[in-house]
This record gives sequence, C-alpha cells and structure tokens, in this order.
Amino acid sequence: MSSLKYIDSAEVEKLLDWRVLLESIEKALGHFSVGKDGGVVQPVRTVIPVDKHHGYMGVMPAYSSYDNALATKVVTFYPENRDTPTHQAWILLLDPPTGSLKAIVDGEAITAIRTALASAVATKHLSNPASKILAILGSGIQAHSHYKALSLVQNFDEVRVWSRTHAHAQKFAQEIHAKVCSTAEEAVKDADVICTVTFATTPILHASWVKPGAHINAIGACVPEWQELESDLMRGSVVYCDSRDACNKESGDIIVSQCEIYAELGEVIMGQKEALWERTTVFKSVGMAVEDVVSAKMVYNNYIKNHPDQ
Ligand SMILES: NC(=O)C1=CN([C@@H]2O[C@H](COP(=O)(O)OP(=O)(O)OC[C@H]3O[C@@H](n4cnc5c(N)ncnc54)[C@H](O)[C@@H]3O)[C@@H](O)[C@H]2O)C=CC1
Ligand SMILES: O=C([O-])C1=[NH+]CCC1
Repeated sequence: MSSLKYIDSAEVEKLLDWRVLLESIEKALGHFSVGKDGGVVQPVRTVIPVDKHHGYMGVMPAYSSYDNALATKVVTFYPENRDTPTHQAWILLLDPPTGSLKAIVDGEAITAIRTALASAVATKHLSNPASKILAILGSGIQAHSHYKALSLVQNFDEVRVWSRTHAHAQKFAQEIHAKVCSTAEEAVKDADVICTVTFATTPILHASWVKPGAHINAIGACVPEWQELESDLMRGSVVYCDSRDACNKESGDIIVSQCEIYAELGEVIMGQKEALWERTTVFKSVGMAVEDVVSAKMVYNNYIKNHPDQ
C-alpha cells in the first residue's frame, strides 16, 4: 500500500496545468449537470457559520466515476482575516476502490484556480466571441486568478480594475498592466465581460451600468443574505449557474432577487440548453466539490509522476 502524501500549496501550484485543468473542469461541469448518468455524486455542501468569529466553514464531498476520483474539501472563509488568508482549504483525496486516504492536498491554490477556470469555461460559452473589454471588480486572490484564467479563452484589448481599496486596485492593475478605475461604474462602462470577485454583502454592480449583451461572472455572494449584483440586473439577465440546487440555497444574488435560473453551465456544455450570448448573461457561481475533486486528482497524479519512488 502506498504511503499517505501531504501536498502543500507551493507544490500544488507547480503541479497544476491550467489549460489541461480547464478542459477537465468543463467535462466535470457537464457530467454533473447530466444527473445520475453523468457519474457525478455531489450533494449540496454543508456550510456552517462560525458567528462569534464572523467566519464560515464548508464541507464539500464529491465522487466522479468518469475521473475515478473521490474527495472531500474542507474550506473556511473568514472575510475579516488580514494576516491569514481569507480562504483556507484542505482536500482529502481517497482511493475509490478501497475508500482509503491517499493524500491530503492543500486546497487554497486549488480553490483560487478552479473557480477562475470555471468562470473561463462560462466566458467561453456565454460571452460575445468579439469581446474586447474586461472589467474586474475586486483585487484579491480571485481577481488575480480570474485575470489569468479568462486570458486563456479570450484576447482582451483592455482590462480595467476597480476595488473598494483604491491602493489595492492600483497595485493589482500595475501587476497585470490594466487600467485602474476610481468607481465600479467607470470600470464596467462598455465592458464586454465583467467579473465580480469581492466579499461585498450589498450590490456593487448595477443594471443601468451594464452594456446590453455583456457577460458577467458573479463569483462572490455565496451566503443567502449577500448580494454583489443588483436584483434588477439579475432579473433582467439570462442567469446561468454552476449548481442550481446550491445557488438556490446559498446565494443572495439568486435568493434575494428571486430571479429565474435559466440553466446550469453544464447543461450548455452538454448541448441541452442554449448559450444566449447575444443577451446579457450572468454566470452565478458558488463553487462545486467536483471541481476540487478533478483538481486534486490532477495534482496527485502529477506528484506521483514526479516522485515515482514514494
Ligand atoms: N464561487 C466560488 O467558487 C468561490 C467564490 N469565492 C468568493 O469570491 C470572493 C472573493 O474571494 P477572494 O478573492 O479569495 O477573497 P480576497 O479576500 O482575496 O479578496 C476579497 C476582495 O473583496 C473586496 N471586498 C471586501 N469587502 C468588500 C465590500 N464590502 N465591498 C466591495 N469589495 C469588498 C476586498 O477589497 C478584496 O478585493 C469572496 O466572496 C469569496 O467567498 C471564493 C472562492 C470560490
Ligand atoms: O467553493 C468554494 O470553495 C467556496 N465558495 C465560496 C467560498 C469558498
């Protein structure tokens, strides 16, 4: 029997190939939305508030028979953390035939990368192919990974950044050679693709600011009372999501606005629902365990290739 591995965050970053993972995530989203025949078992995760400390812990199990992969992620998100990352995660990767534990994989980089790659898949299917202007609202971990992931699927002529703390927006914009904006409205004016990647609890993106036909990746607001997008914007757009059940339970963007979800992204990938990219589209994501499962499996396989003696 092989020994239990611990794969840390630095190693995870080296072992993940973004382009290959993009394809695996696209397939996993499709398999998930097919239902039972897709071979993905993924219940809506359990999230508990840690009220006294203003944080949350989520437990996210999934099995993909197509990928022969079984894992559970434990993720914490503490919006007020400053010297400690706001998101921390650990993935227990198990052996499907025996149920034995094979590896504990750090989940912080995986969470950053797989979330952005899912948005890249959404952007590929749901944005106008002629998109030229990208606006990113937020300047944290997801802002960075979204810039890199979306650049894999679209060539943008102009990238704009706005963040609540202007100095953070300036630093991020400098790093990626983007234009820094003083307001969210200025950043999204005429933008073709918009990513909202913040811990906002009340809307930071308003319907009247958004160009008709734009595509929005709405990544924050993973708590039933929180919103990043104004209700009118949600109700006036064609709304896609990663998991219908999860979004209906977890995201204020869906719950508070009472908007209708048109389709899961996986249904579009599998050709069951249309990609209505000429309309204003929103991809509402709360995060899926199966994305972590395929990512951890890739990390593990590459680790074993690099350490055949272990
Ligand atoms: N859908 C998914 O699969 C996932 C979603 N997320 C969510 O994405 C969002 C961003 O996560 P990270 O970049 O990792 O966090 P981070 O802590 O690295 O960055 C947070 C960003 O939000 C901004 N922010 C905080 N409070 C704000 C407010 N009230 N209004 C406007 N901006 C505010 C900060 O200035 C910073 O730019 C969070 O809501 C997080 O929970 C994170 C991981 C996965
Ligand atoms: O899927 C995920 O890991 C998370 N979604 C919201 C916070 C963390």
